[in-house]
This record gives sequence, C-alpha cells and structure tokens, in this order.
Amino acid sequence: MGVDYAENADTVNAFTHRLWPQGNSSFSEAVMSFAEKVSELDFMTRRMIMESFGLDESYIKKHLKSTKCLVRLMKYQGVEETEEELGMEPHTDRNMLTILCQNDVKDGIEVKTKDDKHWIKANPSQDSSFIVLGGAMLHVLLNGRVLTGVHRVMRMGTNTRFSAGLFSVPKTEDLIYAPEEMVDAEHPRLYKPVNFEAYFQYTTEGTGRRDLCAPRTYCGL
Ligand SMILES: O=C(O)CCC(=O)C(=O)O
Ligand SMILES: [Fe+2]
Repeated sequence: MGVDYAENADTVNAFTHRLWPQGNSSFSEAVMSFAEKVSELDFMTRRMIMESFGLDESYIKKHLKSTKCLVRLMKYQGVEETEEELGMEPHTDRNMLTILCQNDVKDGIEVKTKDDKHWIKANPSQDSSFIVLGGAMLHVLLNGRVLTGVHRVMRMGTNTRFSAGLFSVPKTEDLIYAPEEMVDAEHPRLYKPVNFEAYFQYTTEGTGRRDLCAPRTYCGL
C-alpha cells in the first residue's frame, strides 16, 4: 500500500482513517516519522549527487522543493523451502529517488547488471542499511548521468519479507529537463522536456507499461 504526501499529517491521517475508521495513531506516527527521517536521507543524497555535477545551491533548493514523498509498505509472503517466485516484476522506478529498507529477510530485491545479463542480489550490507535507486525522472533531469537500475523482487525462503520505501515524486506541473550545466559536447542532450504525470500514465496504462527503457522510448531525442 502507498501513502501519498506522507510528509503531511492531514493526508496521512486521512489514509489511516480509511483503514482504521476508529483511528490508529501509532500507524500514522510511524508513517510520518519514517517519511521525515528518510526524506532527510533522500534530500541529502540528491543534494550530494547534484553538487557533484556542479549544480548551484539555488537550483538544488528549488529542485528539492519540487517533490513530494510517497511511502510504500510492501509484504512478500515466504514460499516453500525449495521454491522461488517472482514478487514484483522487473521494472525501473519512475520517480526521482527511491530509498528502501526491509526487515531481516535478506534475499529479495535484485538489480540487473548494465549488460542486461545477470541479476545481482542487492542485499543490504547491515540491518541499518538502505538501498538507494535512481528513478527515471532523476535520470532525465541529470541528462542520463545517473542510471535507473532495472530491479525486481524474488520471493525465496519461508519467511515473509516486509519492505518500506520512500519515493520522492515530482509534484510540479513544470516540465522536467536537464539544466544546461548537464549538457556539453561530451554529454549531448538525451531527452526532451517531460511532464511527469504524462510519463506516469504512459508507463502505467500506456504502451510503456513493460518498457524497461521507457525514458528513451517516451522522450528520447
Ligand atoms: O520491496 C522492495 O524491496 C522493492 C519495491 C520496489 O521496487 C518498488 O516498489 O518500486
Ligand atoms: Fe522499484
């Protein structure tokens, strides 16, 4: 399940109320506290990435204000000892940045190698580690300099895996495009300006649903 605008107490409480009409303040508080703390990590990570490409402070501040956070809570039932089943099909995330954490069930999320040949288990190095994935909009914004890894979730082992993710999602109607600083002779512009909602529709209901190279197909130059 997903809680949109998880940084906002009113929207979180409204979501909680739909599941527990009598209220469930510990659920609301857990979602808001997760959103607040993991958002800090999201902001810090995006800031570091952007600074490393020489984008200036005013651009970064404006960018960080242009996103909202979606918190998703996922459950993958365990399987029989010798079995292995797909829990979430291979995809790339559409948003800016995704930060995932999970319970102590180690195996689950897998990332495809760039040569498209192998799946690598992306096990967190320790319990307190997060998995960070670049989304399609960050890829477009940074003119392809941060990749959007193809990933999937496998169900293996008998234990149930839970994961929680914070997805920073554009909330702006403004078109998303790479600033001039990201474009030069070595890095020609790769994408046309893109409207996130339209891209979302295209990859949800349109022909882009299973397209693992959707940015290129949808807005590639
Ligand atoms: O559950 C996970 O670890 C991954 C979930 C995921 O990839 C997604 O929600 O986009
Ligand atoms: Fe994902």
